[in-house]
Amino acid sequence: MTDAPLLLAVPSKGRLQENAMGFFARAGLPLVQSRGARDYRGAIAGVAGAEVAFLSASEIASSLGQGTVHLGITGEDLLREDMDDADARLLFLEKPGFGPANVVVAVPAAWIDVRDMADLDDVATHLRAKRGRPLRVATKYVNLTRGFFARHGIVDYRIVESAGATEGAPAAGAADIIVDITTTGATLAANALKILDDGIMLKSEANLVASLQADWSQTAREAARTILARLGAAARARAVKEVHARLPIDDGAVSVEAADRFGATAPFGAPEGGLLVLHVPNAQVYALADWLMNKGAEAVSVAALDEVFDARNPLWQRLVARLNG
Ligand SMILES: Nc1ncnc2c1ncn2[C@@H]1O[C@H](COP(=O)(O)OP(=O)(O)OP(=O)(O)O)[C@@H](O)[C@H]1O
Ligand SMILES: O=P(O)(O)OC[C@H]1O[C@H](OP(=O)(O)OP(=O)(O)O)[C@H](O)[C@@H]1O
Ligand SMILES: [Mg+2]
Repeated sequence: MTDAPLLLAVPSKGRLQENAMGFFARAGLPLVQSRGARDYRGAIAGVAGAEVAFLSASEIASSLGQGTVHLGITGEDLLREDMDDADARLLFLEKPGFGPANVVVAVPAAWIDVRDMADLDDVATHLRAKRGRPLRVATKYVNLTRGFFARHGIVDYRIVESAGATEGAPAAGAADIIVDITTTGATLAANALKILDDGIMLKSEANLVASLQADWSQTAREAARTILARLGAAARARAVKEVHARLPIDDGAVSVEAADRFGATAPFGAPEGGLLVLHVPNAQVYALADWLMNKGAEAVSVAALDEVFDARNPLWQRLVARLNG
């Protein structure tokens, strides 16, 4: 089937959903759920050869790992938990900038002498010696926990699989400690738990990911090229401002120096008649403006951009390189 459409997986619920829909819409890729919010298939308005699958964040992770979808947005925590070879199976394309959360090891705040993983190892040894049982860890991040504990030399523990409300497990007597995701820390605090000093297992956020396992038909590739061009254009537009200035002399060296000092690019080439157009990272705008005025510019205009298309389509180039490599 060389004409199978591209499948884009987008969170159907939960905290990532709204942000993900907005992320595509702002890049000129409005997702449409034709039969209302309960329809789990959709389309991208104006993009042929693509379908949208609305799935839970954890289903998106497993679908990307297995290659039943081509592109998707989900949390890195879920991807790393679902497969131990994520970097071989997937291509991480972009971080859209939402869904930050850490996967952490947290213990009862009352354990005042337990500050780090080495102390936790002592607790495990103590429990075995004095109570004849292993340390019990409540989590849904079973694989991440196994890897992290092994790297810290903790071997005598038992995982209590938890599907939800993990933070309540120690108080309920179901476990001694937990591994879970946290953003504000409010849930941990409410359950009298504290994060170990070296207990941050993973700093996660939402990621746009391509599956290298999927069947990349010609139709799917064409759709991906279009989607990634628009996402790349929107991402570039968010990262830079466009700066116009007229300098007293036509001096190609100015763009070179602006690149060195401020990371600016001259997307339309060398200045003509002294008119310089630069794209500069947001954080460097004021420094660049001052510098241009010192070089003799009488006015410097700065504009936000909606889209900056790059004929090289860098996101697509990265994907093609992996698909063909
Ligand atoms: N404070 C947070 N707590 C949990 N997850 C968060 C938080 N902030 C961001 N996330 C991200 O959102 C992902 C999905 O969590 P969310 O709560 O949106 O979905 P869910 O509906 O609970 O999904 P599931 O039913 O599969 O657990 C997390 O795996 C993580 O990547
Ligand atoms: O550090 P905080 O900002 O307090 O956020 C962390 C909490 O949020 C998530 O639960 P969620 O509300 O998604 O419920 P769930 O367990 O049903 O997914 C997560 O599982 C934590 O319990
Ligand atoms: Mg949740």
